[in-house]
Amino acid sequence: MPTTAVSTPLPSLGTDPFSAEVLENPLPFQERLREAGPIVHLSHYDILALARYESVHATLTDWQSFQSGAGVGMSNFRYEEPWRAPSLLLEADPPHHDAPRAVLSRILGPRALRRLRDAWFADAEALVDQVLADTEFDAVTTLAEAFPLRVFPDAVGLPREGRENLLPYGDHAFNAFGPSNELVAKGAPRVAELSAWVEAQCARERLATDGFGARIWEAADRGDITERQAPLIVRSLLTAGVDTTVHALAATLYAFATNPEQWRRLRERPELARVAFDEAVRWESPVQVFFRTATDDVEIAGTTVPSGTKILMFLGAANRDPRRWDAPDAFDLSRDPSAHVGFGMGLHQCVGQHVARLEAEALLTALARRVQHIELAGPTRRHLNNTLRAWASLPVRVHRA
Ligand code: HEM
Ligand SMILES: CCOc1cccc(C(=O)O)c1
Repeated sequence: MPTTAVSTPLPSLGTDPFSAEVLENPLPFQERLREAGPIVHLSHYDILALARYESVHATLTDWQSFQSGAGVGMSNFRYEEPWRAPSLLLEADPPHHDAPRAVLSRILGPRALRRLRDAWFADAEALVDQVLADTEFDAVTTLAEAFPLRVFPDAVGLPREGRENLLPYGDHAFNAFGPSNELVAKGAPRVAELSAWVEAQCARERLATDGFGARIWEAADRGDITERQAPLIVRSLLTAGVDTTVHALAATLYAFATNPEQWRRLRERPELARVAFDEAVRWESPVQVFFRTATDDVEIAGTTVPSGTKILMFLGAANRDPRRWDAPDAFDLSRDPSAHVGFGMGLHQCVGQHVARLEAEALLTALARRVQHIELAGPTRRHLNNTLRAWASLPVRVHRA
């Protein structure tokens, strides 16, 4: 395991970025990290960290120098066994990455999603009408969790039973990208059972014939991917496709509940729903971090980094870098958030981003039509995760239009 001996002495911070204190409120640490330099040594784990937009963007878009094939978590697959078979997309580099990515890009692309639009908009209206029977409710459980869990498993083609396993499985998968800390230990007792359920859902006979899962198996029939790859690619949808959108929707609702003037803008111009979602993904960055591994001895910001070094990219810190964003801490629908790295950037940029945007557009459009005002109605509670920025509870009060 290479220590991160680098050519020139780097600024170093001793903070544990995966401590409960930092996970509860990462902003002060991220500010210190950006100010310390373009690349910083984190002595707690002996890894290198990038928090400025320029460094994160450069690393995300240079897949040759900064590989995903050794894992995109702290665990280095060059020396350690992965806890599960590596993802054929997230934890793969070209050429192995190419075919699985091409298959999912087509299945999850904007054109393929058009056939889901009307059904998701109708379902969002039905859910919102049901929730608005009350004027006070928890926006996490009733909306941010409920809506993705109503539409996404059906879109994949999952059977009805067992869907309650999706959130805890994804939560563990995202914890597992971090160090083996208390959050990972907390999830460990259920990993075998949850993994067995998820893997069983990836079998062709489990999947409805008209969902994303069936499309993946049809790609194997055509020889675009192999029969062995198909279930692992279905697993990617189940791992990455639920917790991410749940916490991104929660972040969006929190942003509007604490910025009433932005809610007024959305009500005046409901077509801003998609921009609002991307601005919320920039502002809160539900996926906060990912790692890369130096493919060979590589250079970052004038520093030579030895092959095999783990590099931690703080996507959330980059999305609030004042070197890149005016008033970065403001949730502001008038800005163009499209260059944010909340979905990553480059070769591995989120292949499910269009699915997430369609879910958000459906839910926000339904709410904007019916809710004149939304505000917090009590103490909020965070859900801590090594990778995800998440809310456990968002009590809100609404005034119907
Ligand atoms: C707001 C919701 C979401 C966020 C914030 C998010 C974030 C991300 C990020 C940051 C990456 C890049 C990882 C890297 O560079 O190593 C990524 C990749 C990926 N995402 Fe998403 N994601 C979201 C929703 C989804 C959904 C709904 C799906 C599936 C339907 C999905 C499937 C994937 C997959 C399979 C990859 C790996 C792509 C590749 O390596 O080529 N994500 N996502
Ligand atoms: C949201 C980042 O994307 C992910 C996360 C976890 C697993 C996978 C996968 O491909 O299995 C993808």
